[in-house]
Amino acid sequence: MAPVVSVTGLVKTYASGFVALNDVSLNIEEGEILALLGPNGAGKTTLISTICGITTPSAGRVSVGGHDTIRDYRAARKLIGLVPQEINLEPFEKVLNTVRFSRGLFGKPRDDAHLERVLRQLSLWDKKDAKVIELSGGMKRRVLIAKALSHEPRVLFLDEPTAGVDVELRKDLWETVRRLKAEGVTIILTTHYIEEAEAIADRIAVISKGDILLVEEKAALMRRLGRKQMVIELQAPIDAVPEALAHHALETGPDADTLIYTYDTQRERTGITRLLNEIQAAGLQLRDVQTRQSSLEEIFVGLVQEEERG
Ligand SMILES: Nc1ncnc2c1ncn2[C@@H]1O[C@H](COP(=O)(O)OP(=O)(O)OP(=O)(O)O)[C@@H](O)[C@H]1O
Repeated sequence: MAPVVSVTGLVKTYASGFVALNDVSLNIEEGEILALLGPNGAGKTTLISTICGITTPSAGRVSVGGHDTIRDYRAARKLIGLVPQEINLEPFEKVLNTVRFSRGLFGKPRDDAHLERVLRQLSLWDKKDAKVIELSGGMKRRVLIAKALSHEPRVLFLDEPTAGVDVELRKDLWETVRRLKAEGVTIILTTHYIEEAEAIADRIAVISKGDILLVEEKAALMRRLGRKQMVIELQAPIDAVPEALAHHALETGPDADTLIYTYDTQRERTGITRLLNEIQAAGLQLRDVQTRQSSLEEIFVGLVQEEERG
C-alpha cells in the first residue's frame, strides 16, 4: 500500500541561512501513530509545517494521499488536520462557531451532526456556546483539536498537543488519539513527554539538528536498543564487589547493599544463571531480585547524545 504521507529529500533553509531540515525522507503509513521525538530546535515543527504546506521547502517533495503539497496544494491540504503548538484562537468567538468556521474554510458543506460528535468526543459540547476567552488552557487546546478535526481529515498532525495539559486531560487526549486511530485516521505527533510516545505510538522517529536519526517500530526499537537491568538486593551491605565477581562488570547501588547487573536481552546468553551461582559461591546472601527494562527515554537520550558527540 502506498504511504499516506511521503517525504523525499526535504531540505529547509530559513532566510537567515539556517538549515532546519537536512535531506529528510520519511514515509508514513495509513492508520499509524507516529511520534516525532527530538530536542528543542531539532526541526520537528519545521517538518510538520512543511508537510502541511505552511512552510515552503527549499528542496525535496512531499505528497499527502498522493497529492503533491505544492502543485496540488488544495487537495493535499484538505486531507490534513493540524493542531498547532501555539494557541491561536479568536478570543471572543463562541466555541461551536469557531469550529464551524474552520470546516467552512476547507469548502466542506455544513454538518452540525459531525461537529457535535467531535465536540462531545473532546468533552466540549457543554462549552459550545462559551466564548474562547472563558475557557481554561486545556479546553482551548481541545478546541484546537476540534478545529483540526472539523473537516474530517485523514491525517492529523499534533504539535505538542499535551504541553501544559494536566495529567488527567493528557490521558483523555491519548484516548481521543486512540479512538481516531481506530476510525482510520493517521496521526503524527510531536512531544517532549517520552512516556506519551511510549504509551501510544506505533512507530518512533527521532530527529536531531534537522536529521532523522531513526524511524522504527516502537516495540522493535525498545527490543533493539533496550537493555535490562537486574537489581540484586543483598542481606547485608558489602565494602566492595568480591574479586570472584569482578568479570561481570557489576555496579553497586547507593547503599552498597545492591548489585546492579546490566544485560542485553538480544544475546543468546544473558549470564544471569552463572552470575547468581557465583554470587552464592562468593558467600553473599540474597534478599530480593528485580529486573527492569530501560525506558524509551533512556534510549532517546543516548541517541541524541551520540549525535551531539558526532
Ligand atoms: N522562521 C524561522 N527563521 C529562522 N530560523 C527558524 C525559523 N523557524 C525555526 N527556525 C529555527 O529552526 C530550528 C528548528 O526549529 P523548530 O521549531 O522546527 O524546532 P522544534 O524541533 O519544533 O523545537 P521545539 O521542540 O523547541 O518546538 C531552530 O533552530 C529554530 O531556531
